[in-house]
Amino acid sequence: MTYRAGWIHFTNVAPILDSLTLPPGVTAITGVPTQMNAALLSGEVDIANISAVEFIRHADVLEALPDFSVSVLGPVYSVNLFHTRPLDELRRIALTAQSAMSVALLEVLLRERGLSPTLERAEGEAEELLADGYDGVLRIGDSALREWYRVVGPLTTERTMTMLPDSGRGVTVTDLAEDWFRLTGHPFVFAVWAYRKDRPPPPELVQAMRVARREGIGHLADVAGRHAAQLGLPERVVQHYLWNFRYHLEAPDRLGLQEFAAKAVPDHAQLCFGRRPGEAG
Ligand SMILES: C=C(O[C@@H]1C=C(C(=O)O)C=C[C@H]1O)C(=O)O
Repeated sequence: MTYRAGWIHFTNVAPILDSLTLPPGVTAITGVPTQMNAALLSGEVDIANISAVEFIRHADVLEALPDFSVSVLGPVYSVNLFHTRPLDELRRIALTAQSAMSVALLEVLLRERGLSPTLERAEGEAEELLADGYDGVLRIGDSALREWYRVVGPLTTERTMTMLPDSGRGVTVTDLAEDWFRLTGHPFVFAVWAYRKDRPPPPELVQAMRVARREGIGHLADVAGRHAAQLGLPERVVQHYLWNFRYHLEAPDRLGLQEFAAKAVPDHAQLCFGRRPGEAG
């Protein structure tokens, strides 16, 4: 019987997916986070890298691979609130329908500040929506990375990624993962590789993913070079963007995920992770 995978195809998973050879009998589709969340929950696919909040919400039917994540400690560069007035003066924020995780994170961060602006779904470029009457726009993924760089760039010989300002062109960019780090001191887990408890992945697939990740992380400059051209961004930007991710769901990431679950989904069930390789059980 075929085993079906669903991959979010953003550049941040390129170090895992670019070199992945699917074992015989495994097929894959791709899409944006909300599409993969829905595909996994409906049973259209058996495993997917999904918004971590959906894993928390559906921990009764889902389990996560124990050693795969898309996490960061500090800024992520691609989950951004673009805004034209200070955060505590925002009245109307445009959300993207592509994302579940960043919307849940934004809600937590606004609640922690005692803020309650109107949140509406609207697609399009951040700067266009800001010109259209929104005073805040939440964007994720490759286009958010590109827009961030357009606002705060360019890099120069003296100015590296961490030295870039947080505003430009009349727009301020609040990086939600950095805001989370300031609030909690924890990493933020955007995605986990979740599967339906009744459809665990064949071991050959998980092994192939580990091999592909080792290959990708070991050749990050090549991965960055390929994707920089597609994204229309300098290679340095993409390389820094990629090496900044934590792909192994380690103890600090799990702590961050638990902290987020407590704040965002207070009545969540206990999170269920598969066994690490070599772990008894
Ligand atoms: C950091 C990102 O992570 C992604 C963001 C997600 C979301 O917002 O729901 C889901 C999966 C992640 O891979 C990004 O794409 O910018």
